Amino acid sequence: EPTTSQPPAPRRRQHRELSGDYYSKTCPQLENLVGSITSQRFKEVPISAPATIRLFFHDCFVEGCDGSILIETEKGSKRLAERDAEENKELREEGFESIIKAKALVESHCPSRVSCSDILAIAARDFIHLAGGPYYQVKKGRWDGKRSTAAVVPQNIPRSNSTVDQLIKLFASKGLTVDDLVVLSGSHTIGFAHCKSFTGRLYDYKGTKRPDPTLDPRLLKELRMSCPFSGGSSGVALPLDTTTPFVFDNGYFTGLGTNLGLLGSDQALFLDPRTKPIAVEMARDKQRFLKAFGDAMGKMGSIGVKRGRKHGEIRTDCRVFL
Ligand code: HEM
Ligand SMILES: [Ca+2]
Ligand SMILES: [Ca+2]
Repeated sequence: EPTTSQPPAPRRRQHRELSGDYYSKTCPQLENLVGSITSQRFKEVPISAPATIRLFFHDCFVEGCDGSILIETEKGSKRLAERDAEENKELREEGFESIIKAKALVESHCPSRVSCSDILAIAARDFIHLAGGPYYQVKKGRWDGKRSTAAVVPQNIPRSNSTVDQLIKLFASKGLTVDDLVVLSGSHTIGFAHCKSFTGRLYDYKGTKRPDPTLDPRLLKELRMSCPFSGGSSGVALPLDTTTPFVFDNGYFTGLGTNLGLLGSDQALFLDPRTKPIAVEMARDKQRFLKAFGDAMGKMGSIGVKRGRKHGEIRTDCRVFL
């Protein structure tokens, strides 16, 4: 018994801290289980890679990395869940399916132990690595959130015509730096964008009735053929990194250097004095990019994490609250 009047400091676990060995007792084979699904999906449905990486980004930026993006709107309800927000309409089904499959396998071995948000974080890392990107340790211990509301999505997800100023502010509001913004945008080294995400640049840039002058003229011609001013197919999607759309390399950044950025927000990073030096460095040094990317994903993966029953839950079906 302490004899002083001071009570002993409570030995409470660090609350928001994630850890590498979080499931070492409750689900030691977790990463292998998820890994068996991601490697199979990468072989059979390779588009699952960009789909899942983007899914993780859209999860973390709205209510933190808590699996809120995975919730489905209740049948007949007017209160739309996040995934039904306009900003999330182009999130591919293949990403959601990958997480559902991984969760099913994990539940069969470690029932009600592992959060959907941790599975999403691990799967995103796996797909980055499978596509040629870095392998980094994923810290775990996220709990799934208890809210998913479409109405809060717009102010938290960047748009393809956001200015660098807006991007910097949004990322800063998530605790991410200008370096993180540029490095994480390097995710656009794989995957595709639908015409509507960039047609503004092709026909009527900022109300000028002319194309974006910072878009390479040859690429402009090709993009206009695939994405006509009107009457085009809404299903058409074109590579964000025209050089190597399936390989996780620094091709996105070298492309920006020759005006091959597909989205306005991408090319803008190469035009603003605050972001250009970082993009130039990433274009110059692929290894440096891959290392920086792994580190930045760790930061993004710890945005707004929840711990404990007050704010969180461990879902059994990632699509519905407990
Ligand atoms: C910096 C601000 C960002 C903006 C404005 C932005 C915007 C977009 C847009 C408009 C698309 C294409 C959607 C479509 O038309 O189908 C897209 C795709 C994608 N984004 Fe971003 N994004 C940003 C940052 C990020 C970050 C930080 C990540 C991941 C860490 C990411 C990962 C991806 C991936 C992988 C795709 C391809 C998806 C697919 O092919 O299914 N993006 N992004
Ligand atoms: Ca979330
Ligand atoms: Ca690439």
